[in-house]
Amino acid sequence: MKIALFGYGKMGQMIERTALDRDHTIVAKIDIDSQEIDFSNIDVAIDFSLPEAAFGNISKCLDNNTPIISGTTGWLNKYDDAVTLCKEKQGAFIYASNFSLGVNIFFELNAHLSKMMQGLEQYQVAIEEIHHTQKLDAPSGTAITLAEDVIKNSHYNAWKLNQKEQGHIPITSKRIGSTPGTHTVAYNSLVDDITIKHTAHNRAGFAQGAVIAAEWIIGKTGVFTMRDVLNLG
Ligand SMILES: NC(=O)C1=CN([C@@H]2O[C@H](COP(=O)(O)OP(=O)(O)OC[C@H]3O[C@@H](n4cnc5c(N)ncnc54)[C@H](O)[C@@H]3O)[C@@H](O)[C@H]2O)C=CC1
Ligand SMILES: O=C(O)C1=N[C@H](C(=O)O)C[C@H](O)C1
Repeated sequence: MKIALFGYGKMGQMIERTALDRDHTIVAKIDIDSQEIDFSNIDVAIDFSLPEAAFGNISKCLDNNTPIISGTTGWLNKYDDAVTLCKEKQGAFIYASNFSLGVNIFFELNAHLSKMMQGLEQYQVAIEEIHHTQKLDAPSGTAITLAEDVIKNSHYNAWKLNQKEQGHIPITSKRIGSTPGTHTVAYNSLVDDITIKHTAHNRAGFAQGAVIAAEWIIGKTGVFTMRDVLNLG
């Protein structure tokens, strides 16, 4: 598979290593200062860039009939526009706040747990995410996905960053050293706590999931999620 990387930072470089290990070829590394892109030589594009760059990169790929996988977080105010464009162009697009297999299983656990906790109002839910100090966005995309899945199954109707407010799920964001990504969902009551937690040890799981998604999307048309890729139901 001929892959173009949009963003050649920490994730772009990790994805390059993963893709080469799986016998793919990197035909373009597009970063902030890149110029012309030859889309005729690209099978699939993978975007891990910046919040302000992601939508432009995704649009360029869809305009040029190139399937696009995006893991960039912090740009979701434009997600619906990306979906509309993908449908208009009959393209192929996947966004995931987290591509790792472990976190996608954790998402399923979180949704299941939130259904079990429905109506048990003696428990207060709280989400915490910890990442490296270079991370630009807060809360993490993963924490937002976790919160949105709890909201679907509970009396909470929104989330709030680093603040407590009635009816809102508090998300605490911490930036510590080089932490790759740790997410905790806790239900706390006066008598006990129930906690589920995912800890990434490095970035390899994110990169592996993104390359698997790129392999999966070839030949498909539509807007997909990692649930489709991993056949989670
Ligand atoms: N969905 C997932 O599984 C994961 C998502 N991420 C997200 O991926 C994004 C990138 O993360 P990192 O690689 O750690 O960041 P990074 O800062 O190391 O790399 C971002 C790269 O994008 C480049 N860039 C800036 N403008 C660009 C443009 N217009 N087009 C292409 N590239 C451009 C920067 O120069 C930089 O090299 C972040 O939003 C992060 O939250 C990170 C890890 C996993
Ligand atoms: O910026 C990161 O590093 C990560 N970002 C993603 C997010 O915002 O959830 C995924 C992962 O936790 C690492």
